[in-house]
Amino acid sequence: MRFTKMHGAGNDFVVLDLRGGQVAPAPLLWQLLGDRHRGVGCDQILTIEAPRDMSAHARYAIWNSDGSRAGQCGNGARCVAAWLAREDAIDEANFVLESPAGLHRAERVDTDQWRIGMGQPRFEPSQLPMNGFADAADVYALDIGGERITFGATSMGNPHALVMVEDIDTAPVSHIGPALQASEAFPDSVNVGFAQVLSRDHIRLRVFERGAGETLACGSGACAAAAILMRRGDIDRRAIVSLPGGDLLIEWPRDDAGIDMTGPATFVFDGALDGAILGKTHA
Ligand SMILES: N[C@@H](CCC[C@H](N)C(=O)O)C(=O)O
Repeated sequence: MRFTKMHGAGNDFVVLDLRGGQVAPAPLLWQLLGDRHRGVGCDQILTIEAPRDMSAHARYAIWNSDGSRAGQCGNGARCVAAWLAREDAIDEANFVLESPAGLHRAERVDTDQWRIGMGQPRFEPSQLPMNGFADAADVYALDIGGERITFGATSMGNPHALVMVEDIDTAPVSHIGPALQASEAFPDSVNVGFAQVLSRDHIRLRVFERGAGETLACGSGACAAAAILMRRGDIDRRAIVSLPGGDLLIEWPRDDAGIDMTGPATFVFDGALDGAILGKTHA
């Protein structure tokens, strides 16, 4: 089975083309591919599948390295766009991708830079889902292990919480990230972002991802963080989000518009899985 290793600002992926129907999706296979010692190693596996909506060129599904399924992946969307542009005869002027979260316009803005229409953020707590809060708010609070944690929250097709910090380098990512994920408030767990505002058009962000731990970048997390801060009026509607693995440009002209995310998509190598290993993943 052939695969492509890619990354988007350091968030790394194994891309698999399942359009031939030769490999059945199997959580054991995703775990093996994600394993950095026994497999290829990645944060997420992206499977390319036939579209259900015929206006899309292809559909992609997202699997975290722990085998869990996700509803969106911003960095992955750019890598899927670049992969399809390399493999297929794409009409780049009219290039639409389908994800579990819906349809996404994909546009190449430079050799390895892609802009993706990420859709509208959803702030209603039921959309994440997030229990215990009826209405959308700018700030929520939870008591976790005797500690009061305040955060913003939104869905980009997958759930995100955002904690504001003074200094991103000392943010309690590995402590508060898992604590919020384990809270009963998030029945489907949550991706937890930590943001430091540097100026009205520049923030720093680290994300403790659901199913993958802290990653070098999270595209949907960057959209979520920017949307939460833009909606509060804390930053401008066009802002750079600096993640440990690189920068993303996030643009959200108004509350009822979709978010555009621009950033890199990088090919690392192509490979093939050993047949014997593949057999073990269907045990
Ligand atoms: N790294 C991704 C998000 C991947 C899915 C996430 N861990 C989840 O479970 O929702 C991105 O770039 O958006």
